[in-house]
Amino acid sequence: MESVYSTLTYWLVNHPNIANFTWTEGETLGSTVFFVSGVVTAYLSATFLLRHVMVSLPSLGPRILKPITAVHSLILCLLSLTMAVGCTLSLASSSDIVPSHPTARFFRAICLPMDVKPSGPLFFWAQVFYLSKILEFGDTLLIILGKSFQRLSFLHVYHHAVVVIMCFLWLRTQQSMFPFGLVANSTVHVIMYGYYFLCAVGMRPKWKRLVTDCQVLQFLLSFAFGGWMFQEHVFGSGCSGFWACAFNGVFNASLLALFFNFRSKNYANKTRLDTWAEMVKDVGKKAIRSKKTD
Ligand SMILES: CC(C)(COP(=O)(O)OP(=O)(O)OC[C@H]1O[C@@H](n2cnc3c(N)ncnc32)[C@H](O)[C@@H]1OP(=O)(O)O)[C@@H](O)C(=O)NCCC(=O)NCCSC(=O)CC(=O)O
Repeated sequence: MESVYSTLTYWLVNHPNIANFTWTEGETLGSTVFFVSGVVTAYLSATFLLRHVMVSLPSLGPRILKPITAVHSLILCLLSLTMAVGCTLSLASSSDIVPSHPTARFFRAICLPMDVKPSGPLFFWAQVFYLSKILEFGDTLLIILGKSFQRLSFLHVYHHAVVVIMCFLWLRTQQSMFPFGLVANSTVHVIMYGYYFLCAVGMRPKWKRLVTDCQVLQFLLSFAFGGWMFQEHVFGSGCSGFWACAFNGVFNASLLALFFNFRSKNYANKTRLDTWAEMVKDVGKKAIRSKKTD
């Protein structure tokens, strides 16, 4: 166990490329306002144009689309896992935190000191997370190519566009709360892309609602910890990137409202008991079927 921990810590925290990483505006990949505005504009224009072009074209059949979707979702699932573990280990091994302070490492995930420099493992993972959000544009492309236009919702396009701006601000303003946001969102995305992967390989899981509940939970937790950060910023020693945190808070609030709407439309008449009953029924049916074939 000890050797797994030290191997992971070397490759995800102490490797020279990670430990010596520095985010420099204009030098690091994607680090300019021009880049982020260009990427978001290109995403929105391409989505709008392709959506209209595809109406008159045939959809790519499931034979082509499903394997591509499966590979795309699997890559994002594994990348999310790597980012969640990498960022957690980076927090756990921050050498500048006094080890005797029990909550100090957790506190670092919520409030970064005012003079923090955008360098080291935490900022390395923020940069990977930022670039991964551009990779997530593939979700939209797959939806459009498959002509599943009902899934091209406002929630989907709004989330994919604004999340890139949010991540850029994390880096540019050395925003407090980003380590928490990164670990929470990557963990949720392990489950979400795991769900999408299973759907793409034809094994539609029964726990779709759990995925949505985890997404809602991450936003609720961000408000709870945001309150803590706010009081530390106002009454304590201050937290870096406070105004970007406010932007992040408004974005999270809008997503929370959209997710409550999604929840009420998708799971309206189903109680948790109904979902469990369906799962048990399904397992029963499978058992009977396999007995018959024996
Ligand atoms: C359970 C959810 C994750 C997804 O709900 P949906 O109603 O979209 O899910 P669904 O049951 O229709 O999904 C199954 C279908 O998605 C296809 N699919 C597979 N991989 C995919 C991918 N990477 N991107 C988009 N679609 C994909 C499958 O092949 C399958 O198609 P077929 O049906 O043909 O077999 C939900 O909680 C949710 O997030 N809904 C909002 C929609 C959305 O775009 N979410 C992601 C961005 S928001 C986000 O990510 C917030 C966050 O940060 O947490």
